[in-house]
Amino acid sequence: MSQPLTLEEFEHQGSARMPPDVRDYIGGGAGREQTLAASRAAFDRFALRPRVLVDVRAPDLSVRLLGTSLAAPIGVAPMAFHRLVHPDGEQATARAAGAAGALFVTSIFASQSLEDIAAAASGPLWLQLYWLRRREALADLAQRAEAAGYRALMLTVDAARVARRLRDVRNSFSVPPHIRAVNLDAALPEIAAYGAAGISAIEAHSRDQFDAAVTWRDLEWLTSRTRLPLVLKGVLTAQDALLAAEHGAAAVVVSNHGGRQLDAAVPGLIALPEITDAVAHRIPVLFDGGVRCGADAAKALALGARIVLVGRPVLWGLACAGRDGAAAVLKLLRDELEEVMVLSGRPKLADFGRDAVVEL
Ligand SMILES: Cc1cc2nc3c(=O)[nH]c(=O)nc-3n(C[C@H](O)[C@H](O)[C@H](O)COP(=O)(O)O)c2cc1C
Ligand SMILES: CCCCCCC(=O)C(=O)O
Repeated sequence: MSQPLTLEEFEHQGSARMPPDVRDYIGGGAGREQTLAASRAAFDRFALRPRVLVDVRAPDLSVRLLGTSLAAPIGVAPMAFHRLVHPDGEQATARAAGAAGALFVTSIFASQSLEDIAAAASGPLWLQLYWLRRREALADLAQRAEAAGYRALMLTVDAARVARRLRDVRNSFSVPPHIRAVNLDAALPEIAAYGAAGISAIEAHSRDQFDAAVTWRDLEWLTSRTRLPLVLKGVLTAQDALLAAEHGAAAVVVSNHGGRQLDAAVPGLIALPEITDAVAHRIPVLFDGGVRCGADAAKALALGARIVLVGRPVLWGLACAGRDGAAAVLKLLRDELEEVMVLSGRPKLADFGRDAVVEL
């Protein structure tokens, strides 16, 4: 097979290596997948505005985020169970992120221990959490993350439970018993225990184990149990971004969970300007959802994102060639963004303000 030259080519090659139910779990979205499609289409609503006759010999992609330096404004979004697509799992992906100078966010549903991932990683790590009914498990994970050198916690707030994802329902999707959420082994039943014909085991597990009663008031409980900054992922309105800042969040991630949670939710790129207008002067705003090339990343940066996170493409790369495949995906995205900077006469990330895009 030829070396993929676009993230879409990584999708074709990586997906072809997956069992059909895993391909559907990764590629799919919630409900009618309207948000999944609309979030990609939103990038086509904006075009870049290039400047000319600018010295672009030394484009600078480096950025600081919550006290950490990144070589590029790119991170790997938290995703459960990397071992579904490659036996080297999260360790391989974390190595790939380190090689690219990108942030790596470990999912609470990682298939390797957060300590083993940290031992393999060469770049900055954050740990993502869902609010479980057994909340003491969160305090325990926060302590372990601190001890292992993680630099922030990312609480995902768009998932009171996992959405009804029709592909997973049709496939009776479950996680194979040899792939486990090892960081939760002591706290929760295995996901495979919820497997049954005609249901998604991860949806069933989340209905049982996620805490649907959590509100803004509970955040204090979590922040009181850790010294790590708390980032909220899954914010789609200025109102909630303001509440996040008022409740001490160190950053927010504008995200609709890759179209996997509330179907018909607003595309992140459309929500981004109102949120950056409301809070970017107080806390950094991160973005994810549908970033598939350097120009997509540039559009999100222009609309106020400090960095972009990328999800599925990293798993496609991991499926293609383990660590090297995931690293190739991140390098491609970084190199495409650098080319956008050079050819649009904007050699610094600070050059990507609102004037760098026009809405069509
Ligand atoms: C297979 C898969 C697993 C995911 N698992 C998690 C998770 O454990 N926690 C979380 O906050 N988001 C999770 N997400 C959502 C991603 O963090 C991210 O919001 C989304 O994938 C971004 O969209 P993109 O895939 O188009 O880049 C998952 C996404 C995928 C595709
Ligand atoms: C009960 C397991 C839940 C894993 C959810 C991972 C996720 O967020 C996703 O989008 O899939």
